[in-house]
Amino acid sequence: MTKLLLRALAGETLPTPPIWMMRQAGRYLPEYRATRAQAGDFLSLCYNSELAAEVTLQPIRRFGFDAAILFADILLVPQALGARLWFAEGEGPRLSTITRAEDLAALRPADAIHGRLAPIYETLRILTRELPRDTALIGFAGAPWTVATYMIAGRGTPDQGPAHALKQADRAAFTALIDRITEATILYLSAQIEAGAEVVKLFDSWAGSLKGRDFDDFAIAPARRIIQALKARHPGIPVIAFPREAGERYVGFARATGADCVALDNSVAAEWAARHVQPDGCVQGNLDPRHMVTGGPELLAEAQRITRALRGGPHVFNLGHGITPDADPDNVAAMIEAVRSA
Ligand SMILES: Cc1c2[nH]c(c1CCC(=O)O)Cc1[nH]c(c(CCC(=O)O)c1C)Cc1[nH]c(c(CCC(=O)O)c1C)Cc1[nH]c(c(C)c1CCC(=O)O)C2
Repeated sequence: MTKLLLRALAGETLPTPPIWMMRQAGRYLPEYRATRAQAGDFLSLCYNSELAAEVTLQPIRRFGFDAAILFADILLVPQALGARLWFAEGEGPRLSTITRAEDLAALRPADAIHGRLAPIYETLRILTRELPRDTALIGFAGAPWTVATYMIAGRGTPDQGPAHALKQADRAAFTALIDRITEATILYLSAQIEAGAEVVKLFDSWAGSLKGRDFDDFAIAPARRIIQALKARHPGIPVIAFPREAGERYVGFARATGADCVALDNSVAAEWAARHVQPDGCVQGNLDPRHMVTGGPELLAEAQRITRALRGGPHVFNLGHGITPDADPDNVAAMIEAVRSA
């Protein structure tokens, strides 16, 4: 196995960690903005396999990352299940809402998603041909809770209030929605692997708002179900789980779900993670994305501190969340240099 990312995910402790970045294909890159303009809008870009493959490759050409992540979005699954989806320019995603059992009944069955998602599988097939041979290809999906928060509210929400409210008011409908997304996610990720994804990542961006038993039931249980199903069908494919802002619940998350790697946001210290999370396996993270805007000696010091803190076990270097549109590409190059010389 020569790809560094696959070696780290298999549990190998490496002298230099593999590096990639959440949202590495994005608006901070002028070449991304040009291709997005050519596609027309963000969703058209996601469904244009040639152009989606092109923007996936852009950060690989520019920076030589160790991994490429499929260009798509976690909200394509709700759309494939029959929700209406659009992006309000400068505001973020909007969806038709799920607030009653009838809304749920109107969704398509999980196995009806592939027609709509076929262009995404084609993007992966193009990438398997075009990526440099040392670059690993990552597929992804949103975790059921995070996807449900958008489907219920019809948009991003600061506290996921509408999803918590439905969970309280109509547990049966809420659970049925989580189950439908879970089933669709298993089928979607399996198809991504069949199209060439060598690793898959589950983004649970709002896991941190689930407390106590809710965290067990709606962050851990669906992830475990998805990972078990994927391991049964594709035993060699590693899974990265990202229960963002899980805090203390990062401890034991890999063991509880079967994930090969846990991605850390930047609210936990790398030194703490080395002691409490890394003994269970690979960790990914966790530089604050704000350093990609501010740069300077602080960026270098932080990148090196994280690299050194996690050097005693398997580690994938990454940001704690996605790079922002106001980031400076020169800071990305400086980060990579700092990690590789730490
Ligand atoms: C919650 C979530 C979404 N999408 C995603 C998440 C989970 C990760 C996280 O917490 O950020 C995941 C995602 N979104 C995108 C990717 C592609 C791969 C990558 O480079 O990381 C991935 C892995 C592209 C994107 N997804 C989006 C963009 C920006 C769209 C544009 O070009 O205008 C990109 C590059 C849009 C998007 N998509 C979503 C939101 C809330 C937004 C609007 C916010 C924003 O504009 O940054 C939903």
